[in-house]
Amino acid sequence: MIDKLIEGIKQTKCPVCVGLDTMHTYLPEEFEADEKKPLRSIGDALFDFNREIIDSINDIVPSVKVQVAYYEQYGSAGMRAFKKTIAYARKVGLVVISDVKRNDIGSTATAYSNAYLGGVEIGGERHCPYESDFITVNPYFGIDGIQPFLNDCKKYGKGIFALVKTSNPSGGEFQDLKVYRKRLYERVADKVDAWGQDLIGEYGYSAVGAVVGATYREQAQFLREKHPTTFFLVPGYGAQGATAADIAVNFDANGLGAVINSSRGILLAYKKPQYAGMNFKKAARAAVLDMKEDILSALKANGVNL
Ligand SMILES: O=C(O)c1cc(=O)[nH]c(=O)n1[C@@H]1O[C@H](COP(=O)(O)O)[C@@H](O)[C@H]1O
Repeated sequence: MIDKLIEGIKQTKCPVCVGLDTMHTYLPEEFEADEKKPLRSIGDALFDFNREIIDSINDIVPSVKVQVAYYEQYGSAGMRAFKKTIAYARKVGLVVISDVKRNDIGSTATAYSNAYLGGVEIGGERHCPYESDFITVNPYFGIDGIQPFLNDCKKYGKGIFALVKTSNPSGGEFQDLKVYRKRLYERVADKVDAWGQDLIGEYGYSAVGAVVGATYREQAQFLREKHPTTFFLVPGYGAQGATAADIAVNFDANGLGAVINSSRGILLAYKKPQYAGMNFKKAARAAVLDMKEDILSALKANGVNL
């Protein structure tokens, strides 16, 4: 799956992942909730909105990231919208990253992996209710909590992104602690690199990637140089304040090695003055194209062409 993501990036020249972190408060007026069945109608609206966003961007980006928390908050109606969204995005050919940040002891991690990557076998048939191409995982349990995901990556050609250096302001509270002369996030990055060594694809990148927040430029640059086979999922551009210059350090000399996520910056583009007069679909597309230009110019400034 890492090869499909890289091929999509090469083909679109757009290393962008559209974050479908859809909230009812983000929806334009035409998606009004039905007072008699509010959660149910919101669930339907989330999917309808996502489908229209997907239709407006699927020819210009390789991937979407769908953060499950936004759907969980609406209970089963939200999870239905989540399931339909990831199925629809995969159907139209996008690489789907389900942002679920899962992990636990090995037996429980296996159940999580079944839900998103591997599936359960019932009556000789495989059922994977939230089948995704990649998921995000938390590496905090160590290898026995990661192994079930690695097994499914191998068996089903899937991928994972493990949290290494997160984008949030207090991410360093634990991640920057020194552990035998290295920062904890550096030690985690070393492990993620090692876990992925037998899952390296055609382009030299592993299906075991790392989440590296765009808001910590120096650390990202260090990680990019140190881990040439680890592909980065980079959140933090736009709404969290990271610029294209901040994210440019996550790429290799060929303009590969990273996919940049933006969620609110794209979903809410229709509310921004620079896209005034556009409906939410046109504004989302325009925001993606602007983001692409921004990234490609920053890469060019570093002498890199995708
Ligand atoms: O794993 C993630 O995707 C993630 C890790 C991280 O360190 N920071 C981070 O913002 N994210 C996710 O990336 C998305 C960022 O959304 P925006 O700030 O709206 O672009 C959200 O879905 C976050 O949950």
